[in-house]
Amino acid sequence: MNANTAEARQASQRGTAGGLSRPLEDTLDTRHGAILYLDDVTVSFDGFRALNKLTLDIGVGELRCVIGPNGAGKTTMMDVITGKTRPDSGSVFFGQTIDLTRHAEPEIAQLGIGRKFQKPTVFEAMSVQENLELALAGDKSVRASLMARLTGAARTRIDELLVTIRLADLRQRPAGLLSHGQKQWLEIGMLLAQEPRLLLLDEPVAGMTDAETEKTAELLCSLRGRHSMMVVEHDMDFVGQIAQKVTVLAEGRVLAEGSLAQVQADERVIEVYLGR
Ligand SMILES: Nc1ncnc2c1ncn2[C@@H]1O[C@H](COP(=O)(O)OP(=O)(O)OP(=O)(O)O)[C@@H](O)[C@H]1O
Repeated sequence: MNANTAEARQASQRGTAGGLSRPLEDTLDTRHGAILYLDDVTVSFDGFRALNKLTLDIGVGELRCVIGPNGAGKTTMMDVITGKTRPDSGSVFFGQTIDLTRHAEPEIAQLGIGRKFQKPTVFEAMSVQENLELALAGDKSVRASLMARLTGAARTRIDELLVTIRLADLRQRPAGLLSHGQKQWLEIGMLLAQEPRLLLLDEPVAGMTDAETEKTAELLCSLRGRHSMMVVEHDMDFVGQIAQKVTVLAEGRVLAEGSLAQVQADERVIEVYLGR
C-alpha cells in the first residue's frame, strides 16, 4: 500500500467530525484534471461480461451524462466505482493515487463518493431539516448530541442546502408529505451535506413531472464545478438540459462520447439505443 493510500485509509477510518470536514480534501490528487479514471475494467457474471475493458474518465467539476441501452453495464459501472462489485481486472482511480478497488464500500463513501439510487430513501417521519441534520451528522446515533450543539457553521450549511435543493419553504414539513420530486431533491441535499467530491446519480428524474425534471436540471447545473457528477439517465430531454459531454455505453464498453448532438448523430448509437 503506498503512502497516499495509507493516509486515505486512516482518514476514512477517522470519519468526519459533524459531517463538516472532508478528511481527504488535501489528499485527493487531481492535478491531472481527472477525478475518476476507469482503465480497462472487466466484470463477468458467470462468464458474461457486463463490463468489457471499460475505459472512461471524468474531469474535476464535470457533469457527465451516461446513456445506453438496458443491460449496457451502467449500474455495474456504478457498483464498481462504489466498491459494491469488484472488477475481475482493470483499475479504478479516484484522483491520481487512490485505487478504489482496494477499498471497501463504506470507505469509498468516506473518501467522498456519494451515490443516489433511483428510489428516494429519506426518513419519512422526520422533517426536511431534520433529514439534512442527520445527513450532516453522518450517523443517526449522534443526532441527539448534534441537535444540542449544532454549530453555527452547521446551521449555515443547512440553510444553504435548503436553498440549493429548493426546499427552504418546506423545512419543517415531514419528508413523507413531500412529492416524489421533492423527496429526490432532499436526498440529493443529504448527499451534498457530506460534501462529496463525486456524485453518482442513477436516473434522478425517473417518475418526475416535467416541471420537477426541469428544476432538477437547474439544480444539477448549479452544482457543476463544485462537485463532479456522473448521471445515468434514459430521459433524453433531461440529458439535453444538463449535458456537456455524454458517454454512450453498450455491451460493457464505451460506444461513443461527445456532445449530445454528436452522439445523437452517431449511426452506431442510433442503431443500438436511440433508434431511427
Ligand atoms: N449480479 C448479477 N448477476 C448476473 N448478471 C448480472 C448481475 N448484475 C448485472 N448483470 C447483468 O449484467 C448486464 C449489465 O447490467 P446493468 O444492470 O449493469 O446494465 P444497465 O446498463 O444498468 O441496464 P439498465 O438500463 O436496464 O439499468 C445485464 O445483462 C445484467 O443482466
